Amino acid sequence: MRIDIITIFPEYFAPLELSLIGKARASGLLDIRLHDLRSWTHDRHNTVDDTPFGGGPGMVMKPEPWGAALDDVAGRGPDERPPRLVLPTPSGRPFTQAAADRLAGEPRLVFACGRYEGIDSRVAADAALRMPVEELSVGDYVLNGGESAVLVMVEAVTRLLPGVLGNADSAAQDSFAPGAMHNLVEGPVYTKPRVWRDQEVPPVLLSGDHGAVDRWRRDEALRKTVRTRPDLAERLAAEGDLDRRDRE
Ligand SMILES: Nc1ccc2ncsc2c1
Repeated sequence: MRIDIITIFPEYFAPLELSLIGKARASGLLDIRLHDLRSWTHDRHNTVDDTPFGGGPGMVMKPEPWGAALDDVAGRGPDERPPRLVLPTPSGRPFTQAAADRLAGEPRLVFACGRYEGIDSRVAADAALRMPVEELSVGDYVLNGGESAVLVMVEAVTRLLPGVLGNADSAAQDSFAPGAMHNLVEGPVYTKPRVWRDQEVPPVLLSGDHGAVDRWRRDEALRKTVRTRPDLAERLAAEGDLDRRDRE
């Protein structure tokens, strides 16, 4: 997979050189390219924003630099598929595990990091003439820009690519993972020592009975989900995956 990220803060993405994503990039499994939006400005101050038409607070990102950047970055050969453009924005559809799974199947993604009050809306409309465009939100809270959201989305997507996680099975056991963990959050986890500050590891985990361990883990995941995510518990109940016993 190739990922292009356009931003006025390329240094924000230094964490993508670390750990499993860094290793995947070094091995050639993953091609992540950073682009400074100001490279597509031509005035002395490398201006990327201006006041909003209609008045109001803050500044809006100008369309010209974005249009030129996307022409270059998202450009493609005549027989190449266009990349999918992802616009991180609080007004977008929720970014969920299902969205991560779907984006992980794309050969190319381009992320456009907005700042200030956002990017001039004509940029997305113009890009949609040449490529699929989707607006995604990582949650209902205030951020200063899209960079943190893109870090979240890139990690959630790229960890699903074959070969990126050391143990392919672990993704399947993650909270929200499709299949057994759909609409479930993970329960408690333990490692050595068996007793720590008078707290013992649940004996079933030491039993060697894998069936009992699997049942215990699912029960604990259900209990945690009911306790911390009643919204997911409702979905589980609606799907018939949650009986009354689990709600206690
Ligand atoms: N403030 C805010 C909230 C969510 C979100 N998702 C992508 S950019 C963004 C910005």
